[in-house]
Amino acid sequence: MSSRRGSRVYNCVVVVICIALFIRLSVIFCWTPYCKSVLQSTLSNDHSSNMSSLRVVSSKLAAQIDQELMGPKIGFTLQQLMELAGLSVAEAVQREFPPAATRKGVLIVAGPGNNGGDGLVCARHLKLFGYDPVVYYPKRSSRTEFYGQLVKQLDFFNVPVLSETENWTQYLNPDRTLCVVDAIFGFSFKPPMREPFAEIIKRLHAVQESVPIVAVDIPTGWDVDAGPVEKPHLTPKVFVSLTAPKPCTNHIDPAKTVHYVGGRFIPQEFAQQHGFEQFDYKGVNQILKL
Ligand SMILES: NC(=O)C1=CN([C@@H]2O[C@H](COP(=O)(O)OP(=O)(O)OC[C@H]3O[C@@H](n4cnc5c(N)ncnc54)[C@H](O)[C@@H]3O)[C@@H](O)[C@H]2O)[C@@H](O)CC1
Ligand SMILES: [K+]
Repeated sequence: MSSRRGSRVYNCVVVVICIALFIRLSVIFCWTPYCKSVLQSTLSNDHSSNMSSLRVVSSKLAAQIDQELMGPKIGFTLQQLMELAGLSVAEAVQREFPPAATRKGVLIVAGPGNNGGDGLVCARHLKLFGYDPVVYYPKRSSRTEFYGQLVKQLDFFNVPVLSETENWTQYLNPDRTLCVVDAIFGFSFKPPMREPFAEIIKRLHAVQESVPIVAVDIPTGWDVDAGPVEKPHLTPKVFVSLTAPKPCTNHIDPAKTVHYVGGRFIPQEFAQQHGFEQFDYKGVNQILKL
């Protein structure tokens, strides 16, 4: 009797040991690689993430790149980067909407920050490319004297710069305007949209099928990481990512939007060090279609 009980206890112990062994082995062979891959993807998401063969940089890495480019070691100035950014957007406009004898209007809507600065530069280059640009610049920042200087340069080139109360909506007319350059907000936009920009976005949204939008770096109202977060949201016909595409570009519908990268101010080695794509710009081009 007692020997039967003993063997039952023995069997139970063996079964428990087998189960424990099975659990341990499955942890080693299944869960460890899974955990490792989750950890790796979390770490890489912090720096860059894969979008098929195209790599996008996180907002955190984009900010770090900015700091390095304009830091003491590399020594770019904001003005230099803005000039190249604006030039690349003008080139994208020229590529997608070449000026015609009867129609060469472009409306540039500029915001108060550096995205707006890119728009002011873009307007000057468009004028040199043979367009009739008009800038709507409702909120002018006095943060740096530089924005004022960009406006003076536009005066010098006879490019109208409209203030908040002027009639800008007359330019939302497909008979005279080839496209609208959205240089309102870039990667520093924080929802919710404040006035007068909420109303401006509503107006642009209403006409975006007939007057196509060219977005500078980030379409206004999109979150740099999460994409279109505001309603209504702009769907640009042309999207020009500056330096490198940010995660919001994962929300681009290729059937509706042509995507370019521009802002050609990074040597290949720098891109490699930071683990993002070394864009293969051709010849003197400032933009590359992705
Ligand atoms: N190295 C780079 O990547 C470069 C970036 N540049 C441009 O700089 C942009 C970023 O510039 P900034 O950091 O000045 O920021 P933004 O130009 O994106 O926006 C900043 C302004 O938006 C306002 N704002 C933010 N959220 C708002 C809301 N909900 N309603 C109303 N106003 C709001 C802020 O008060 C501030 O005046 C980029 O997207 C890019 O276009 C280029 O100029 C130069 C090179
Ligand atoms: K924008």
